[in-house]
Amino acid sequence: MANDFITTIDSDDETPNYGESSVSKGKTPVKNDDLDPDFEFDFAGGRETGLDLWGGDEVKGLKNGTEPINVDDIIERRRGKPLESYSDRKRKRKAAIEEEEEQEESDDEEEDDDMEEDDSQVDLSGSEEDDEMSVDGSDVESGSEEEDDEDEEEDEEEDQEQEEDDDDDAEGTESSDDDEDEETAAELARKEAFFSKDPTITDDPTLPSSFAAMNLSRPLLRALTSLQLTQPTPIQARAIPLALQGRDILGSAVTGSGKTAAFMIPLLERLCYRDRGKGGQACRVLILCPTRELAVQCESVGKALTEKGGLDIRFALLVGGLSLNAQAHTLRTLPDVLIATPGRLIDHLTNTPSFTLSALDVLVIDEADRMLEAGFTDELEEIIKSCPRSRQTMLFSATMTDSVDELVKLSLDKPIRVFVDPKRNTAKGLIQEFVRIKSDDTRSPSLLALCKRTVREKCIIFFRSKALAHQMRIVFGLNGLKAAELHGNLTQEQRLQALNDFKAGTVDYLLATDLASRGLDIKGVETVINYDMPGQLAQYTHRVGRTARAGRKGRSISLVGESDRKMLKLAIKQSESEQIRHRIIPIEAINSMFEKLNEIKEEIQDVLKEEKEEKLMRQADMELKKGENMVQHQDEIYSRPARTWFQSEKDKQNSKSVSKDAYVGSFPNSSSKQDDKKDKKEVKRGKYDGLSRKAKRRKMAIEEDQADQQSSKSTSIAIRNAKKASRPVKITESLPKPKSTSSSSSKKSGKVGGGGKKRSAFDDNNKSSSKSHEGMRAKPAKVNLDKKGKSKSGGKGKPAKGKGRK
Ligand SMILES: Nc1ncnc2c1ncn2[C@@H]1O[C@H](COP(=O)(O)OP(=O)(O)OP(=O)(O)O)[C@@H](O)[C@H]1O
Repeated sequence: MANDFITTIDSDDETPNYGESSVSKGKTPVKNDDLDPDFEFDFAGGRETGLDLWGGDEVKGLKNGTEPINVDDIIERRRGKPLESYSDRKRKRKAAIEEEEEQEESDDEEEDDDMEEDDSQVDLSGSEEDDEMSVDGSDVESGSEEEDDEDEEEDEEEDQEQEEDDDDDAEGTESSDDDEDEETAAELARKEAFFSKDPTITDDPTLPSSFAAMNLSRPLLRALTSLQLTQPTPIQARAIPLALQGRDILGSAVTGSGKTAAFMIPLLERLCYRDRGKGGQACRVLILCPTRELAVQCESVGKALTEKGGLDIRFALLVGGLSLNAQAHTLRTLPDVLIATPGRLIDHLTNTPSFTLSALDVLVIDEADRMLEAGFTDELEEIIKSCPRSRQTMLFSATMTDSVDELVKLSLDKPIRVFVDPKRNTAKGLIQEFVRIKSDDTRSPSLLALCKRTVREKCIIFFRSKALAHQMRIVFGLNGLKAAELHGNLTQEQRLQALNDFKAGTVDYLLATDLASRGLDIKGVETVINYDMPGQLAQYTHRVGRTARAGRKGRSISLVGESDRKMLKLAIKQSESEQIRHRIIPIEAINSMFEKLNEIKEEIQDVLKEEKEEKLMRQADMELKKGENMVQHQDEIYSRPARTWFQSEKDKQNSKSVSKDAYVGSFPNSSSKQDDKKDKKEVKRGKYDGLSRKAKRRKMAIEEDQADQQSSKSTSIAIRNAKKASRPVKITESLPKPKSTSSSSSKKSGKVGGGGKKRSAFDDNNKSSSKSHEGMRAKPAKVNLDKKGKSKSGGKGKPAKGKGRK
């Protein structure tokens, strides 16, 4: 079977390590910058911004000296020729045609002058033409494919009419699910009571038609004009005036409708009037994003506006994968705006001396529903507790589910619900095509056939698992299609590089997991392909929302198997009928790809093997280098205090699965696969189950001590190994095997002398600071979500009173 080479997708989930800094209490995280003081992912000052949000600058600053392994290199080595992107091929073809035309012109000129010479010219031009054909044989092929493509499109239109039955079938079931999505009258009444009335709707129906009408300051207006943002989008027209009044907002509008600027503009405006006197400098704004990429993008939007307006506002990016030390250093300078992922922010709140959120004026949580899905509930609670009660809070997302109810109650004070066109979930310019997949074996051949014949460039393809995305990249490479991958198994450098390559058109396809489904704004994405349908409708909405942004047109193509039928119905149900198409891939094209895949089956395995070997070799080098660093910089490493975390690793895992279950449960449409998984999870017994609280605490303390001892042992072993490694090796002696020193040894690096248990130098600080901020914090209304996303804590479903920022 052609699909044999694809690893069975056991772990469907992309579970990116959002809490990158998830460090168990008393342990030091394993990070390169802890071991190598020279290792820096330092953006500071090196990044320019503008409208080009994913410009090369993002990546330039990210070199850590080691080139990541690139499977394209392996494929190129094996094939003996480089992979070219579609746009490169197009460029070449155009250049060749131009050259040919020029040649013809010069031939014509010379024709009149010398008839004898002319004969030789004809020969010459003939041979040149042949050369072009032979050098770029693939171009000629793709040219004909392009024609195929057009024919195919026509065929498909005909096919579409014939196959209307299928669509009808799906639509026929629409009404059956109606009730699931309807809010009950009681729920509506409850929400009504909780939210303040939106004055932009009731009191003054005329919304500002321009930014100038919003009374924004001149520099900001200048910035907007120079970024060609002349007219506010609906969400901006409604949210900005309210945000400028300091109101708490729960904002939702379709993907690509400018929500980032909707919160960024008012907060920059607010910062224009901040106190700049002595002692006035402070971190005043915090924007929380679920992924690092989104945080980088958000920072770029803020910086672009700031720079174009000549505003004196400083930003700090606090995300995992970048240097903790550089971020701590920036925090000491009290930047005005912090853009962070929750994990890294908590790490700094816990471990960076004197860093607090006590002067915060505005808190923004972008993709609020995703935050709960990613298991950040406890982190969010902790962060909200650290913010002053007097702050303004804004939550934004294209998909607001009931799962955000608790977060709303916890963080918003007399909020206004600004939902633009809540009935519409996908952009107007989006055409959604669905391809029926009869058996899973034909999924990969269908995808390849689509990409070879129809979708040649500017396409994001979503997969459920990282392994699948990676393997498909190899398949693409071996088929001459240039692709980059984006998922949580890559280093931050690789992730940004992939985005950059895709944006620059160096690669035609971005093979991604749901890590890339939220918020990313990449201009020019023409097509989004769903290799498989995601588990939740919200995920689908965000995935397809990577195209047809800001009023542009775009297309999504989803491969729908039997198991995806339910999601198909929901997707159709939430869209207008004119947006829906049924696409058919000719069976011959699928069969031909099926055979091709069978032919390269072994080669795929070889590439994977080669990649694995290369990885192992690099790892060995890295271990050696780390060990050497341990020896060389041991004084400095040991003098650093251990980093701490507000939860144990176990607690963190628990809360992650609770929030995930709650999130999944909040969708009536969660796929059965997810339900099965959830059920399986619930059956598992935790190691502390059945213990009394006292016994549990004792057991945890013993485990912590054991881990510390183990860690200390590993440190000594690491040093010993590194010393050994640095000795000259006898020719007959094999190199000492690098043992797994890094993970365990570096965890211990904060403990002096590896002796008894040492508390972090900041433990006391944290305690005292947490006390001193008590008065400013929201009361920790414990978020304890059950499977349906309802709170188990008291006051269930009660309006804001007593639960908000009191
Ligand atoms: N007023 C405006 N006029 C024209 N273009 C705009 C305007 N505001 C924002 N945009 C553009 O719209 C695009 C999408 O914006 P943004 O990323 O903020 O969307 P979003 O609503 O946050 O999407 P998502 O839900 O996917 O996160 C950006 O490229 C941005 O430059």
